[in-house]
Amino acid sequence: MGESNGDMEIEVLENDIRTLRKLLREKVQQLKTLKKHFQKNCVTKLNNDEIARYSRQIILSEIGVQGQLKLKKASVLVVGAGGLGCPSALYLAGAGIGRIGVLDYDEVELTNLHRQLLHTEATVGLTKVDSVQAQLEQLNSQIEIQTHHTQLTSDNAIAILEQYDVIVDATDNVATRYLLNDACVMLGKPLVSGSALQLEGQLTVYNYRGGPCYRCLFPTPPPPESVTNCGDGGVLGAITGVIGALQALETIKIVLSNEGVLSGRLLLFDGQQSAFRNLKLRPKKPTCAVCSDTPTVTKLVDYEQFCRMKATDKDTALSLLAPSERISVREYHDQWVATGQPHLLIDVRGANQFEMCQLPGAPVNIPIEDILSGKRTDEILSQLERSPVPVYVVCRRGNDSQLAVRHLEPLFRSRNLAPPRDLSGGLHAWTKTVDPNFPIY
Ligand SMILES: Nc1ncnc2c1ncn2[C@@H]1O[C@H](COP(=O)(O)OP(=O)(O)OP(=O)(O)O)[C@@H](O)[C@H]1O
Repeated sequence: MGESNGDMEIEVLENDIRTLRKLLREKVQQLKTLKKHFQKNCVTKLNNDEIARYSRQIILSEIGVQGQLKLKKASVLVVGAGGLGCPSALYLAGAGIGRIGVLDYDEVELTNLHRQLLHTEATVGLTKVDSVQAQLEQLNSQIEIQTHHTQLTSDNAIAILEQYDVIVDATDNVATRYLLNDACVMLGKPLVSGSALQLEGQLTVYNYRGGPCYRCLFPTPPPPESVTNCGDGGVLGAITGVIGALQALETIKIVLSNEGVLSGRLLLFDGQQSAFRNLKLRPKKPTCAVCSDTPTVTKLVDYEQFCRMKATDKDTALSLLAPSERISVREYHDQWVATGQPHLLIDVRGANQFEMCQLPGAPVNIPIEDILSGKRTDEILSQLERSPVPVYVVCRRGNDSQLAVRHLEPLFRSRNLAPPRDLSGGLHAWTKTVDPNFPIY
Protein backbone atom coordinates (compact mmCIF):
# COMPACT_ATOMS: atom_id res chain seq x y z
CA MET A 1 0.00 0.00 0.00
CA GLY A 2 2.79 2.38 1.13
CA GLU A 3 4.73 1.45 -2.01
CA SER A 4 1.84 2.20 -4.40
CA ASN A 5 1.28 5.58 -2.68
CA GLY A 6 4.94 6.30 -3.26
CA ASP A 7 4.60 5.25 -6.93
CA MET A 8 1.63 7.57 -7.35
CA GLU A 9 3.54 10.46 -5.79
CA ILE A 10 6.47 9.82 -8.14
CA GLU A 11 4.10 9.73 -11.09
CA VAL A 12 2.51 13.04 -10.03
CA LEU A 13 5.95 14.57 -9.62
CA GLU A 14 7.04 13.31 -13.04
CA ASN A 15 3.93 14.79 -14.61
CA ASP A 16 4.63 18.12 -12.89
CA ILE A 17 8.19 18.08 -14.16
CA ARG A 18 6.98 17.36 -17.70
CA THR A 19 4.49 20.22 -17.53
CA LEU A 20 7.15 22.59 -16.14
CA ARG A 21 9.60 21.54 -18.87
CA LYS A 22 6.99 22.26 -21.55
CA LEU A 23 6.22 25.65 -20.01
CA LEU A 24 9.92 26.44 -19.83
CA ARG A 25 10.42 25.51 -23.47
CA GLU A 26 7.52 27.78 -24.47
CA LYS A 27 8.92 30.65 -22.38
CA VAL A 28 12.38 30.22 -23.94
CA GLN A 29 10.80 30.30 -27.40
CA GLN A 30 8.86 33.47 -26.49
CA LEU A 31 12.03 35.08 -25.17
CA LYS A 32 13.88 34.20 -28.37
CA THR A 33 11.11 35.76 -30.46
CA LEU A 34 11.11 38.85 -28.25
CA LYS A 35 14.90 39.11 -28.56
CA LYS A 36 14.68 38.90 -32.36
CA HIS A 37 11.90 41.50 -32.40
CA PHE A 38 13.92 43.76 -30.10
CA GLN A 39 17.11 43.39 -32.17
CA LYS A 40 15.18 44.06 -35.34
CA ASN A 41 13.45 47.17 -34.09
CA CYS A 42 16.32 48.63 -32.17
CA VAL A 43 18.57 48.97 -35.17
CA THR A 44 19.07 52.71 -35.22
CA LYS A 45 22.46 53.04 -36.80
CA LEU A 46 24.42 51.81 -39.77
CA ASN A 47 27.96 50.60 -39.20
CA ASN A 48 30.89 51.92 -41.25
CA ASP A 49 30.85 48.95 -43.59
CA GLU A 50 27.15 49.49 -44.26
CA ILE A 51 27.61 53.22 -44.85
CA ALA A 52 30.28 52.55 -47.45
CA ARG A 53 28.57 49.52 -48.97
CA TYR A 54 25.19 51.17 -49.48
CA SER A 55 26.37 54.76 -49.98
CA ARG A 56 25.40 54.89 -53.68
CA GLN A 57 21.78 54.12 -52.84
CA ILE A 58 21.66 55.95 -49.49
CA ILE A 59 22.34 59.20 -51.30
CA LEU A 60 19.12 58.75 -53.29
CA SER A 61 16.39 60.99 -51.94
CA GLU A 62 14.01 58.00 -52.04
CA ILE A 63 16.18 56.01 -49.62
CA GLY A 64 18.48 57.94 -47.25
CA VAL A 65 19.75 56.54 -43.94
CA GLN A 66 16.24 55.95 -42.62
CA GLY A 67 15.33 53.99 -45.75
CA GLN A 68 18.48 51.92 -45.48
CA LEU A 69 17.61 51.12 -41.86
CA LYS A 70 14.15 50.00 -43.03
CA LEU A 71 15.77 47.66 -45.54
CA LYS A 72 18.06 46.35 -42.81
CA LYS A 73 15.10 45.61 -40.53
CA ALA A 74 13.09 43.97 -43.30
CA SER A 75 12.66 40.30 -44.04
CA VAL A 76 11.75 38.92 -47.48
CA LEU A 77 10.98 35.37 -48.55
CA VAL A 78 11.90 34.43 -52.11
CA VAL A 79 9.88 31.37 -53.08
CA GLY A 80 11.63 29.55 -55.92
CA ALA A 81 15.39 29.77 -56.44
CA GLY A 82 15.23 29.52 -60.23
CA GLY A 83 15.16 31.96 -63.14
CA LEU A 84 13.31 34.73 -61.27
CA GLY A 85 14.42 33.88 -57.74
CA CYS A 86 18.13 34.16 -58.51
CA PRO A 87 18.19 37.76 -59.82
CA SER A 88 15.55 38.79 -57.33
CA ALA A 89 17.48 37.42 -54.32
CA LEU A 90 20.73 38.86 -55.70
CA TYR A 91 19.42 42.42 -55.86
CA LEU A 92 17.67 42.13 -52.51
CA ALA A 93 20.91 40.96 -50.91
CA GLY A 94 22.89 43.68 -52.63
CA ALA A 95 20.43 46.32 -51.42
CA GLY A 96 20.82 45.16 -47.82
CA ILE A 97 17.51 43.46 -46.94
CA GLY A 98 18.38 42.29 -43.42
CA ARG A 99 16.96 38.79 -43.61
CA ILE A 100 16.30 36.93 -46.84
CA GLY A 101 14.60 33.55 -46.87
CA VAL A 102 15.10 31.31 -49.89
CA LEU A 103 12.70 28.42 -50.42
CA ASP A 104 12.99 25.66 -53.03
CA TYR A 105 12.78 21.86 -53.03
CA ASP A 106 14.86 21.34 -56.15
CA GLU A 107 18.49 20.67 -56.99
CA VAL A 108 20.61 22.58 -59.50
CA GLU A 109 20.69 21.08 -63.00
CA LEU A 110 22.82 21.90 -66.02
CA THR A 111 19.70 23.17 -67.84
CA ASN A 112 19.33 25.85 -65.15
CA LEU A 113 22.68 27.58 -65.67
CA HIS A 114 21.83 29.69 -68.72
CA ARG A 115 19.44 31.80 -66.63
CA GLN A 116 19.66 30.92 -62.93
CA LEU A 117 22.90 32.80 -62.55
CA LEU A 118 23.47 32.31 -58.83
CA HIS A 119 24.06 28.62 -59.55
CA THR A 120 27.31 27.50 -61.11
CA GLU A 121 28.84 24.39 -62.69
CA ALA A 122 30.28 23.62 -59.27
CA THR A 123 26.85 23.58 -57.63
CA VAL A 124 25.11 21.29 -60.14
CA GLY A 125 23.55 18.53 -58.04
CA LEU A 126 23.44 20.61 -54.84
CA THR A 127 20.19 21.96 -53.48
CA LYS A 128 19.24 25.27 -55.05
CA VAL A 129 18.81 26.89 -51.65
CA ASP A 130 22.34 25.95 -50.53
CA SER A 131 23.73 27.14 -53.83
CA VAL A 132 21.96 30.51 -53.50
CA GLN A 133 22.90 30.89 -49.84
CA ALA A 134 26.62 30.37 -50.57
CA GLN A 135 26.60 33.01 -53.33
CA LEU A 136 24.60 35.58 -51.39
CA GLU A 137 26.81 35.20 -48.33
CA GLN A 138 29.83 35.92 -50.51
CA LEU A 139 28.12 39.04 -51.81
CA ASN A 140 26.94 40.41 -48.48
CA SER A 141 28.06 39.09 -45.10
CA GLN A 142 26.12 41.82 -43.28
CA ILE A 143 22.75 40.15 -43.88
CA GLU A 144 21.15 36.89 -42.80
CA ILE A 145 20.22 34.24 -45.37
CA GLN A 146 17.76 31.63 -44.18
CA THR A 147 17.10 28.54 -46.30
CA HIS A 148 14.01 26.34 -46.54
CA HIS A 149 14.76 23.21 -48.53
CA THR A 150 11.21 22.04 -48.88
CA GLN A 151 8.22 22.06 -51.16
CA LEU A 152 5.82 24.81 -50.15
CA THR A 153 2.49 23.15 -49.37
CA SER A 154 -0.74 23.95 -47.57
CA ASP A 155 0.71 22.27 -44.49
CA ASN A 156 3.82 24.43 -44.12
CA ALA A 157 2.99 27.68 -45.95
CA ILE A 158 1.53 29.68 -43.06
CA ALA A 159 4.29 28.74 -40.60
CA ILE A 160 7.00 29.70 -43.11
CA LEU A 161 5.44 32.82 -44.66
CA GLU A 162 4.52 34.38 -41.31
CA GLN A 163 8.24 34.76 -40.54
CA TYR A 164 8.65 37.35 -43.32
CA ASP A 165 7.38 40.84 -44.20
CA VAL A 166 7.16 40.52 -47.99
CA ILE A 167 6.81 37.42 -50.17
CA VAL A 168 8.28 37.12 -53.68
CA ASP A 169 6.64 34.56 -55.95
CA ALA A 170 9.42 33.29 -58.20
CA THR A 171 7.88 29.89 -58.87
CA ASP A 172 6.71 28.38 -62.10
CA ASN A 173 3.38 26.69 -61.54
CA VAL A 174 -0.22 27.68 -61.05
CA ALA A 175 -0.86 25.56 -57.94
CA THR A 176 1.90 27.34 -56.01
CA ARG A 177 0.64 30.72 -57.23
CA TYR A 178 -2.79 30.07 -55.71
CA LEU A 179 -1.23 28.67 -52.54
CA LEU A 180 1.01 31.73 -52.12
CA ASN A 181 -1.84 34.09 -52.89
CA ASP A 182 -4.22 32.58 -50.37
CA ALA A 183 -1.57 32.30 -47.65
CA CYS A 184 -0.53 35.94 -48.22
CA VAL A 185 -4.15 37.12 -48.02
CA MET A 186 -4.67 35.17 -44.80
CA LEU A 187 -1.49 36.63 -43.31
CA GLY A 188 -1.99 40.12 -44.72
CA LYS A 189 1.33 40.11 -46.61
CA PRO A 190 2.10 41.67 -49.99
CA LEU A 191 2.96 39.23 -52.76
CA VAL A 192 5.35 40.30 -55.51
CA SER A 193 4.50 38.08 -58.43
CA GLY A 194 6.50 37.56 -61.61
CA SER A 195 6.57 35.22 -64.56
CA ALA A 196 8.70 34.80 -67.66
CA LEU A 197 8.39 32.65 -70.74
CA GLN A 198 10.18 32.70 -74.07
CA LEU A 199 10.91 36.40 -74.75
CA GLU A 200 8.19 37.86 -72.54
CA GLY A 201 7.63 38.56 -68.89
CA GLN A 202 4.97 39.87 -66.49
CA LEU A 203 5.01 41.50 -63.11
CA THR A 204 2.50 42.70 -60.53
CA VAL A 205 2.01 43.06 -56.76
CA TYR A 206 -0.97 41.34 -55.15
CA ASN A 207 -2.70 41.97 -51.88
CA TYR A 208 -1.07 45.34 -51.28
CA ARG A 209 -2.97 48.14 -49.53
CA GLY A 210 -6.45 47.19 -50.77
CA GLY A 211 -5.31 46.14 -54.24
CA PRO A 212 -6.56 42.94 -55.87
CA CYS A 213 -5.25 39.48 -55.11
CA TYR A 214 -4.48 36.77 -57.66
CA ARG A 215 -7.91 35.17 -57.14
CA CYS A 216 -9.71 38.48 -57.76
CA LEU A 217 -8.33 38.32 -61.29
CA PHE A 218 -8.22 34.56 -61.81
CA PRO A 219 -11.00 32.97 -59.71
CA THR A 220 -10.55 29.62 -61.44
CA PRO A 221 -7.33 27.99 -62.60
CA PRO A 222 -6.62 27.56 -66.31
CA PRO A 223 -6.90 24.05 -67.80
CA PRO A 224 -3.57 22.30 -67.09
CA GLU A 225 -2.95 21.56 -70.77
CA SER A 226 -3.07 25.29 -71.57
CA VAL A 227 -0.15 26.09 -69.25
CA THR A 228 3.33 26.10 -70.75
CA ASN A 229 6.49 26.09 -68.65
CA CYS A 230 10.06 27.09 -69.51
CA GLY A 231 11.01 23.46 -70.08
CA ASP A 232 8.48 23.16 -72.91
CA GLY A 233 8.17 26.74 -74.16
CA GLY A 234 11.76 27.91 -73.60
CA VAL A 235 12.96 31.16 -72.07
CA LEU A 236 15.89 33.52 -72.51
CA GLY A 237 17.93 34.18 -69.37
CA ALA A 238 17.95 37.94 -69.86
CA ILE A 239 14.14 37.96 -69.69
CA THR A 240 14.05 36.26 -66.30
CA GLY A 241 16.84 38.63 -65.27
CA VAL A 242 14.70 41.68 -66.15
CA ILE A 243 11.58 40.41 -64.35
CA GLY A 244 13.53 39.10 -61.32
CA ALA A 245 15.31 42.45 -60.94
CA LEU A 246 11.95 44.24 -61.18
CA GLN A 247 10.55 41.96 -58.48
CA ALA A 248 13.41 43.05 -56.23
CA LEU A 249 12.65 46.68 -57.07
CA GLU A 250 8.95 46.34 -56.16
CA THR A 251 9.91 44.59 -52.92
CA ILE A 252 12.28 47.40 -51.99
CA LYS A 253 9.57 50.02 -52.69
CA ILE A 254 7.13 48.09 -50.50
CA VAL A 255 9.65 47.92 -47.65
CA LEU A 256 10.34 51.63 -47.96
CA SER A 257 6.60 52.40 -48.22
CA ASN A 258 7.51 54.35 -51.34
CA GLU A 259 5.08 55.47 -54.01
CA GLY A 260 4.52 53.70 -57.29
CA VAL A 261 4.22 50.10 -56.11
CA LEU A 262 2.82 48.04 -58.99
CA SER A 263 -0.43 47.11 -57.27
CA GLY A 264 -3.61 46.98 -59.39
CA ARG A 265 -1.43 47.20 -62.47
CA LEU A 266 0.31 44.63 -64.63
CA LEU A 267 3.65 45.28 -66.28
CA LEU A 268 4.15 43.40 -69.53
CA PHE A 269 7.63 43.12 -70.99
CA ASP A 270 8.15 42.20 -74.63
CA GLY A 271 11.83 41.38 -74.96
CA GLN A 272 11.67 40.97 -78.73
CA GLN A 273 10.42 44.53 -79.24
CA SER A 274 12.12 45.91 -76.10
CA ALA A 275 8.73 47.28 -75.07
CA PHE A 276 7.08 47.68 -71.69
CA ARG A 277 3.31 48.02 -71.30
CA ASN A 278 1.55 48.93 -68.10
CA LEU A 279 -2.05 47.69 -67.88
CA LYS A 280 -4.59 48.73 -65.30
CA LEU A 281 -6.07 45.66 -63.61
CA ARG A 282 -9.61 45.19 -62.36
CA PRO A 283 -9.90 46.39 -58.75
CA LYS A 284 -10.30 44.06 -55.79
CA LYS A 285 -13.35 41.83 -56.39
CA PRO A 286 -16.06 42.33 -53.74
CA THR A 287 -17.00 38.64 -54.10
CA CYS A 288 -13.45 37.26 -54.18
CA ALA A 289 -13.36 33.78 -52.60
CA VAL A 290 -10.39 34.65 -50.43
CA CYS A 291 -9.89 38.40 -49.97
CA SER A 292 -13.49 39.68 -49.79
CA ASP A 293 -15.21 40.54 -46.50
CA THR A 294 -17.10 37.26 -46.68
CA PRO A 295 -14.54 34.78 -47.97
CA THR A 296 -15.51 31.21 -48.83
CA VAL A 297 -11.90 30.02 -48.69
CA THR A 298 -10.82 30.53 -45.09
CA LYS A 299 -8.07 27.95 -44.85
CA LEU A 300 -5.53 26.62 -47.27
CA VAL A 301 -6.78 23.83 -49.53
CA ASP A 302 -5.21 21.15 -51.71
CA TYR A 303 -3.96 23.37 -54.54
CA GLU A 304 -2.70 20.58 -56.76
CA GLN A 305 -6.17 19.12 -56.76
CA PHE A 306 -7.72 22.58 -57.21
CA CYS A 307 -5.55 23.13 -60.29
CA ARG A 308 -5.79 19.48 -61.38
CA MET A 309 -2.00 19.24 -61.55
CA LYS A 310 1.01 18.23 -59.57
CA ALA A 311 3.23 21.16 -58.59
CA THR A 312 6.43 19.16 -58.48
CA ASP A 313 5.96 16.28 -60.86
CA LYS A 314 7.68 17.43 -63.98
CA ASP A 315 7.42 14.13 -65.83
CA THR A 316 3.83 13.00 -65.61
CA ALA A 317 1.62 16.05 -65.45
CA LEU A 318 -0.95 14.60 -67.85
CA SER A 319 -2.48 11.18 -67.98
CA LEU A 320 -5.06 11.40 -70.72
CA LEU A 321 -4.86 8.02 -72.33
CA ALA A 322 -5.79 4.44 -71.52
CA PRO A 323 -2.87 1.95 -71.23
CA SER A 324 -3.89 0.39 -74.57
CA GLU A 325 -3.27 3.75 -76.26
CA ARG A 326 0.30 3.93 -75.01
CA ILE A 327 3.50 1.94 -75.29
CA SER A 328 6.58 2.07 -73.06
CA VAL A 329 9.77 3.31 -74.69
CA ARG A 330 11.47 -0.01 -73.90
CA GLU A 331 8.73 -1.98 -75.64
CA TYR A 332 8.82 0.42 -78.58
CA HIS A 333 12.58 0.00 -78.84
CA ASP A 334 12.53 -3.80 -78.70
CA GLN A 335 9.53 -4.25 -80.95
CA TRP A 336 10.16 -1.62 -83.62
CA VAL A 337 13.56 0.04 -83.46
CA ALA A 338 15.70 -3.03 -82.75
CA THR A 339 13.86 -5.13 -85.38
CA GLY A 340 13.65 -2.40 -88.00
CA GLN A 341 9.95 -3.21 -88.57
CA PRO A 342 8.22 -0.59 -90.73
CA HIS A 343 6.25 1.96 -88.77
CA LEU A 344 5.87 5.74 -88.57
CA LEU A 345 7.11 7.79 -85.63
CA ILE A 346 5.68 11.31 -85.39
CA ASP A 347 7.70 13.69 -83.21
CA VAL A 348 5.41 16.55 -82.12
CA ARG A 349 8.06 18.85 -80.64
CA GLY A 350 8.79 22.24 -82.19
CA ALA A 351 11.20 22.36 -85.12
CA ASN A 352 14.08 23.77 -83.02
CA GLN A 353 13.78 20.99 -80.50
CA PHE A 354 13.56 18.42 -83.28
CA GLU A 355 16.80 19.76 -84.68
CA MET A 356 18.48 19.37 -81.26
CA CYS A 357 18.03 15.59 -81.13
CA GLN A 358 15.86 12.84 -82.62
CA LEU A 359 15.11 9.20 -81.91
CA PRO A 360 16.46 6.67 -84.43
CA GLY A 361 14.23 5.48 -87.28
CA ALA A 362 13.69 8.70 -89.24
CA PRO A 363 10.83 10.25 -87.27
CA VAL A 364 8.63 12.81 -89.02
CA ASN A 365 8.38 16.18 -87.31
CA ILE A 366 4.87 17.63 -87.03
CA PRO A 367 4.73 20.18 -84.18
CA ILE A 368 1.77 19.79 -81.83
CA GLU A 369 0.31 23.14 -82.98
CA ASP A 370 0.14 21.83 -86.55
CA ILE A 371 -1.52 18.62 -85.39
CA LEU A 372 -4.12 20.47 -83.35
CA SER A 373 -4.85 22.98 -86.11
CA GLY A 374 -5.10 20.14 -88.62
CA LYS A 375 -2.46 21.82 -90.78
CA ARG A 376 -0.46 18.72 -91.64
CA THR A 377 -2.73 15.85 -90.68
CA ASP A 378 -4.34 15.36 -94.11
CA GLU A 379 -0.98 14.79 -95.73
CA ILE A 380 -0.07 12.10 -93.16
CA LEU A 381 -3.50 10.44 -93.32
CA SER A 382 -3.42 10.23 -97.11
CA GLN A 383 0.07 8.76 -97.00
CA LEU A 384 -1.08 6.15 -94.46
CA GLU A 385 -4.10 5.26 -96.56
CA ARG A 386 -1.73 4.51 -99.43
CA SER A 387 0.65 2.42 -97.30
CA PRO A 388 -0.69 1.72 -93.80
CA VAL A 389 1.86 1.20 -91.01
CA PRO A 390 1.53 1.44 -87.23
CA VAL A 391 1.94 5.02 -85.98
CA TYR A 392 3.61 6.14 -82.75
CA VAL A 393 3.82 9.66 -81.34
CA VAL A 394 6.61 11.11 -79.21
CA CYS A 395 7.50 14.40 -77.53
CA ARG A 396 9.94 15.49 -74.82
CA ARG A 397 8.16 14.32 -71.68
CA GLY A 398 5.04 12.59 -72.93
CA ASN A 399 2.41 15.30 -72.52
CA ASP A 400 2.02 16.80 -76.00
CA SER A 401 2.23 13.34 -77.53
CA GLN A 402 -0.84 12.34 -75.51
CA LEU A 403 -2.71 15.42 -76.69
CA ALA A 404 -1.75 14.56 -80.25
CA VAL A 405 -2.96 10.95 -79.92
CA ARG A 406 -6.23 12.13 -78.39
CA HIS A 407 -6.72 14.54 -81.30
CA LEU A 408 -5.65 12.14 -84.07
CA GLU A 409 -7.53 9.07 -82.88
CA PRO A 410 -10.99 9.94 -84.36
CA LEU A 411 -9.39 11.12 -87.61
CA PHE A 412 -7.57 7.80 -87.98
CA ARG A 413 -10.70 5.80 -87.14
CA SER A 414 -12.79 7.75 -89.66
CA ARG A 415 -10.39 6.50 -92.35
CA ASN A 416 -10.30 2.95 -91.01
CA LEU A 417 -6.69 3.30 -89.88
CA ALA A 418 -5.38 1.81 -86.63
CA PRO A 419 -5.18 4.72 -84.15
CA PRO A 420 -1.72 6.05 -83.21
CA ARG A 421 -0.13 5.20 -79.85
CA ASP A 422 1.77 7.41 -77.45
CA LEU A 423 5.38 6.74 -76.42
CA SER A 424 4.94 6.92 -72.68
CA GLY A 425 7.22 9.44 -70.94
CA GLY A 426 8.73 10.66 -74.24
CA LEU A 427 12.42 11.35 -74.80
CA HIS A 428 13.06 11.67 -71.06
CA ALA A 429 11.92 8.09 -70.53
CA TRP A 430 14.05 7.02 -73.51
CA THR A 431 17.21 8.46 -71.90
CA LYS A 432 16.33 6.93 -68.54
CA THR A 433 15.44 3.45 -69.70
CA VAL A 434 16.80 2.82 -73.20
CA ASP A 435 19.81 4.99 -74.02
CA PRO A 436 21.56 7.01 -71.29
CA ASN A 437 23.64 8.72 -73.98
CA PHE A 438 20.58 10.28 -75.61
CA PRO A 439 20.68 14.03 -74.73
CA ILE A 440 18.35 15.11 -71.95
CA TYR A 441 17.06 18.65 -71.82
N1 LIG B 1 5.71 24.60 -54.35
C1 LIG B 1 7.01 24.84 -54.49
N2 LIG B 1 7.83 24.73 -53.42
C2 LIG B 1 9.15 24.99 -53.55
N3 LIG B 1 9.73 25.36 -54.70
C3 LIG B 1 8.96 25.49 -55.78
C4 LIG B 1 7.57 25.23 -55.75
N4 LIG B 1 7.07 25.42 -56.98
C5 LIG B 1 8.11 25.78 -57.77
N5 LIG B 1 9.25 25.81 -57.06
C6 LIG B 1 10.60 26.16 -57.54
O1 LIG B 1 10.52 27.36 -58.29
C7 LIG B 1 11.61 27.41 -59.20
C8 LIG B 1 11.12 27.99 -60.50
O2 LIG B 1 12.23 28.16 -61.31
P1 LIG B 1 12.19 28.07 -62.87
O3 LIG B 1 10.91 28.60 -63.36
O4 LIG B 1 13.39 28.77 -63.38
O5 LIG B 1 12.11 26.51 -63.16
P2 LIG B 1 13.04 25.22 -63.07
O6 LIG B 1 12.15 24.19 -62.53
O7 LIG B 1 14.33 25.45 -62.38
O8 LIG B 1 13.43 25.03 -64.58
P3 LIG B 1 12.98 24.07 -65.76
O9 LIG B 1 11.48 24.28 -65.91
O10 LIG B 1 13.76 24.58 -66.91
O11 LIG B 1 13.35 22.70 -65.33
C9 LIG B 1 12.16 26.00 -59.34
O12 LIG B 1 13.46 25.97 -58.79
C10 LIG B 1 11.18 25.15 -58.53
O13 LIG B 1 11.84 24.10 -57.85
